[in-house]
Amino acid sequence: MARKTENSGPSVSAQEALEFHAMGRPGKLEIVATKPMATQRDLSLAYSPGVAVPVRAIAEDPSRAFDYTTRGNMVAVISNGTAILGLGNLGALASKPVMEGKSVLFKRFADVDSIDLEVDTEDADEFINCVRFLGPSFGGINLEDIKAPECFIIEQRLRELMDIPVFHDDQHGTAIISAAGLINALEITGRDMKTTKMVCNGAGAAGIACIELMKAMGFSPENIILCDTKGVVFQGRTEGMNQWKSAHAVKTEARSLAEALDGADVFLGLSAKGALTTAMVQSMAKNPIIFAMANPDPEITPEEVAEIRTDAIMATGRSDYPNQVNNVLGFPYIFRGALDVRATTINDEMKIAAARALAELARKDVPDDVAAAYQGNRPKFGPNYIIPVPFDPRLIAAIPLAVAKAAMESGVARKPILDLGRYAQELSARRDPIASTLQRIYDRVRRQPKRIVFAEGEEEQVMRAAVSYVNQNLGTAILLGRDDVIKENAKHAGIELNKQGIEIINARLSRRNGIYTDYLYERMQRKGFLFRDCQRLINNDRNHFAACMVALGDADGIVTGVTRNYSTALDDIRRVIDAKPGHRVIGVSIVLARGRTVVVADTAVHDMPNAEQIADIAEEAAGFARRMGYEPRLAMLAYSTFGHPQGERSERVQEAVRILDKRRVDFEYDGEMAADVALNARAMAQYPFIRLTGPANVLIMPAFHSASISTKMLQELGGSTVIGPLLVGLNKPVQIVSLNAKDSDIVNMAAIAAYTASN
Ligand SMILES: NC(=O)C1=CN([C@@H]2O[C@H](COP(=O)(O)OP(=O)(O)OC[C@H]3O[C@@H](n4cnc5c(N)ncnc54)[C@H](OP(=O)(O)O)[C@@H]3O)[C@@H](O)[C@H]2O)C=CC1
Ligand SMILES: CC(=O)C(=O)O
Ligand SMILES: [Mg+2]
Repeated sequence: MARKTENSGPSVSAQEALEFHAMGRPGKLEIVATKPMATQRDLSLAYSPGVAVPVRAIAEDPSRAFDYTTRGNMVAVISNGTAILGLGNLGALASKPVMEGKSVLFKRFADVDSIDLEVDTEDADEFINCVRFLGPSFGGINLEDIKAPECFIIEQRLRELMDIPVFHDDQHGTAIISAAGLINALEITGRDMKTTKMVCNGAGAAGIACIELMKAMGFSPENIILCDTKGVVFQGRTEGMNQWKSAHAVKTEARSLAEALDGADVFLGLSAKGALTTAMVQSMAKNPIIFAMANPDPEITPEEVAEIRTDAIMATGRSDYPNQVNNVLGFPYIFRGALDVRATTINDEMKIAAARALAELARKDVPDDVAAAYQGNRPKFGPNYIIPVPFDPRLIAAIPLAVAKAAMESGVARKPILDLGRYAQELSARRDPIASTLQRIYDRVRRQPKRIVFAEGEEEQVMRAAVSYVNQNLGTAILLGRDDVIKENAKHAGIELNKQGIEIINARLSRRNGIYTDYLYERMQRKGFLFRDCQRLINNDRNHFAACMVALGDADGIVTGVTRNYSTALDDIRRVIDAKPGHRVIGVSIVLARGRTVVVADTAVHDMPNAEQIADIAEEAAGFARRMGYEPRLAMLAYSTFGHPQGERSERVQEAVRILDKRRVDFEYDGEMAADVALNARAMAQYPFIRLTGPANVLIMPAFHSASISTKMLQELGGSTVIGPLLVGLNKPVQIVSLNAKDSDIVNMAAIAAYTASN
């Protein structure tokens, strides 16, 4: 039986959740222009007079809106906040964090652009009237967290009024995902749908839609008992009823959830925290299937079930337990498929196709490149793995494909896809490389947790990073600093440090102080350092102390940098830690921009490398790219391309290429070339002799200044995410962050240090 601690991902504190939402620009999304808006000409094209041309074209032929506007890839997430998760009716405004969340999940998982709209009314007619006129803006409408029974009226009416898919996620998204999980749970426990006895607790949006889909798939209506706050929905009941509940009322003697569950095979929980008791679980049939899907807290926890039964298949709606049955597995991909064929609606055929595709995916072996999404524990189809996790990168190809096909076969596709093989490839290309790079690093570290020294332990952002490191199960965090100062600072900032996995070490008071001083003195005595100089450095300088900890095996890696300049911190570390034998220490940055990941070097160490050094940097960077899972295509950059224009800097790069030729390295490289040639296939085509098989993914800069300037400009002006500079080539894992690093940057660097500790 799975518990939260094993195979589980991060849990978060209330404080972390608030800080996450508040940091930087408040909220979770922003609008970014996809066309240049720089010049008078841009303005004339984007706005008046140029914009009149697509206006007229769309007026003549409305389908052209898909060619000239965002409509075809834009979904609105709309709520009135009357049933926010399982938190109840907290109003339109309070629902905004959830709706923004759904919008960013659309983008993250399926590259669908999305905007949240909170409509401040509980009146169904007012809500319908507000939404019905928004059709021209969107390719689809995702209704969210609207309570029953109004949600049924709202969705049905909007489906009639609008010619784009209108999909109430809590109804159909939930139904599709629970159907997928249930198909597999029934298979594992050897049950037949027709004879399986199910109790669904919660007769709202999600509960009603789930049992409707289950019946459509083959469950016998008389075997499904629906319950709500008043108990069993039986034939003849009058209290708290509505037409949607009545449609599922059954003849039964059972009146309470406890009575209904006696001997039942399946519990579907779409109600509220704690609604299912252990006594009820005890009374269920052998190998019970328990989907406790209320959010954020389930009807019963897996731990509670595990205490009394070992034969249950257990699922929740949360990401920190195995078997997450949550509509996040559905809505991004279902809309992706629907938008790609310009479906007029999302019909039952598309929903069932999505459920089947999801169920099938869980039965397939998990390939290597997918295992990382499962936190290193390659899952095998069975009680603890009945459904893929949201981070499974196969979902983006499998689910939209099934949905698009079903839409075409059922006649609701306005723009059928002719080449489905090619479509599957296009879908895979939408995967977000940013997330997968970091994901892979984090997952690997969770499998092999490491002790990381956070050298500047008295700083607030460092303490926060240490807590986050531990909370994410990445290992032990050692904070260097004065115990009383750290505790005082933590108290002041409201950070809870009193938890397993966080150690505080005061260098001056450490039992290892003498050993580290001897170690440093032995290395520095012929470089002008007296013993007392070394003693002072160990006592007072945390980088020296931290480096000794790692050098002598008392910790696995270091993060530092928020209180010192990069080069000062690096000098401190280099007094204690050497380069790996046969390696050169360099800095690499990972630039993640517009769906591409590019490694840039040397962004930290060599000021004006000579040809030999440039060749070394290329080898180190290529090795790094491989360790990160990329097959290097390396470009040696200059301001010139293959000899034009001539210049001393370019000659050095040409010479570096010749050195690599002589070394017979085992990766693709070429140069010298300008950045646009390296990155743009069309520009590259001007040079048919080029030895790269595609645009470069590793860029070797001719000098530190160009590396540093270009990566910083990309970050500030180009909207790219830049991770690094990361130190590569040191004998022990050390990462130096920038002076203005945020806690999230520090955790990333700590994870990278931990990752390289096991490489
Ligand atoms: N995992 C997932 O993907 C999803 C989970 N959910 C979860 O399902 C739950 C319901 O959401 P939704 O259907 O949208 O909300 P609704 O407001 O539409 O419906 C809530 C239903 O739950 C019933 N209910 C509430 N508390 C209890 C209780 N203690 N015992 C029995 N029944 C109870 C209500 O009964 P009554 O009719 O008598 O008021 C009502 O029928 C939430 O917790 C939500 O987080 C929802 C969607 C997706
Ligand atoms: C997951 C979701 O949509 C809900 O709990 O409401
Ligand atoms: Mg919801």
